[in-house]
Amino acid sequence: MMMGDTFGSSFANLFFLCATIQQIFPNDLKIAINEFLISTIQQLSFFQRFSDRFINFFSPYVVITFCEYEDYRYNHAFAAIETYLGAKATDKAKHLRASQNKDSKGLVLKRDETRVQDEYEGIRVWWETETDSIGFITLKLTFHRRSRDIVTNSYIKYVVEEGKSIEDKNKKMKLFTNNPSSHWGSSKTSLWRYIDFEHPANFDTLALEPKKKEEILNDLVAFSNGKDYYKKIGKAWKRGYLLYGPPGTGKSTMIAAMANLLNYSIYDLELTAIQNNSELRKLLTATSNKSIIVIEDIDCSLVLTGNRKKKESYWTRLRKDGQQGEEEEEEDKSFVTLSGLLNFIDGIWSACGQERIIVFTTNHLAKLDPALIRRGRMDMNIELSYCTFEAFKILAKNYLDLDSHPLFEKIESLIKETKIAPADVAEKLMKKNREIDADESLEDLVQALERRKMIQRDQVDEHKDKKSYKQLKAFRMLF
Ligand SMILES: Nc1ncnc2c1ncn2[C@@H]1O[C@H](COP(=O)(O)OP(=O)(O)OP(=O)(O)O)[C@@H](O)[C@H]1O
Repeated sequence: MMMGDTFGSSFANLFFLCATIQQIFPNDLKIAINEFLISTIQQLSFFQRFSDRFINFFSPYVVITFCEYEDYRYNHAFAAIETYLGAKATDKAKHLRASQNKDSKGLVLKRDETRVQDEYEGIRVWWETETDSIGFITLKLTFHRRSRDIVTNSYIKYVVEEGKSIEDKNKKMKLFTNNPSSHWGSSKTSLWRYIDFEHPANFDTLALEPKKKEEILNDLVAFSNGKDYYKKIGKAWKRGYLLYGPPGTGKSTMIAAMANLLNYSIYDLELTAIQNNSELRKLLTATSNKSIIVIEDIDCSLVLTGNRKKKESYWTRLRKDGQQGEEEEEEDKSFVTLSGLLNFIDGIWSACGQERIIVFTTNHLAKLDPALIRRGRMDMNIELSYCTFEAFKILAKNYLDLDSHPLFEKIESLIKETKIAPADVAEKLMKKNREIDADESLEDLVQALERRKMIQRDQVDEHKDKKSYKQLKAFRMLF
């Protein structure tokens, strides 16, 4: 957004005075005086307001702002500039943040200050970072109007390109989690916080029937290569997967494998940390391209089962009719509803972004609102079920490096008759360490399967007994 010569920032005061100082003092002294003036003037808010108006008129400085979001769309120039300022301008910044990544030997230095000065082809510019009351960030670029051509024609382009190339070089997947909306107002708290995503899961180690695995893999790859296709058919470039199955069957592991396959970041959306649909919308539009948005255990995530108006009772409708409008608005805003979520999946918000995958997980498919699992809404419903022999063989290969073993036959027949999650099988095989050998791990698994088989048989018998007792009781009541 170009603001031209209208210039409302506190920087205006500084630059006006600086213009004179530039001519007189040597470099280091000039910078020190500049910084002193910035902090002094910013503290004098009355003076600042007054002088801003006055100097707006005469100021020789121009400000360009780059907002994190423009019309609810993520501004990709913003990300590139932030990267440039964070990494490239560290040689000019005085406050730096140091960290070390797991795989890197050296320290990573990042700028840790809200103002930074930069130079380009002999001109000097200033960047300032501002965070508004709801956590959105704006970057302000200030420069003398005589540098206008260089800044607008080549400096900004240079910064964005540099930023993008740094991003490409450092591209690391990230795992985002949303900050509670009650914290969004405080300074420096943005909507999402993140850590680097480092998870070893991949489709090779995922214990799943090969045919199903291949189908999912092909679907993901086709999606990620589908830019032109989605454009041609006029649909938003997004795909929805519903992963369902009992605990420990690999739903989270599959999401990690998807992220690793496509090199996408993960946004773990915690619905209990937000209050209403409008906050949900802000969060979703703040996600970046090439990302997987995950809502785990959607059945327990909030008021997601049908708060839609057509399902309201007669008495609720009657009460609302008597309180025209207001209450209806109030209710929509008061919590995250299924319709709020569906709006995003189907509607205009989804078209704001590109290349996004949405994954819902649940342990209880039957508890979900049919509207959510209807075909066309989720592109693929994937069942992750108890361990099959095929899946076991993948785990045995991963954990024990075994392709075959005399106990495999026994395990095959036990697995067919028993319900055991891959997580429980993995746990038995993991026991192997340098001292315990593979035979012992497999024996352990056989015993666990036999115990389960007995327990599950007893449960079936008990269920049958209850059923026949009920039938007998009903029969007696008839006669
Ligand atoms: N299909 C699988 N393939 C490989 N490993 C698996 C599989 N399922 C489970 N595991 C192992 O079990 C652990 C737990 O699995 P995971 O968290 O993915 O299950 P989940 O279905 O997401 O469980 P929940 O429903 O409780 O969240 C994983 O860390 C992984 O080691």
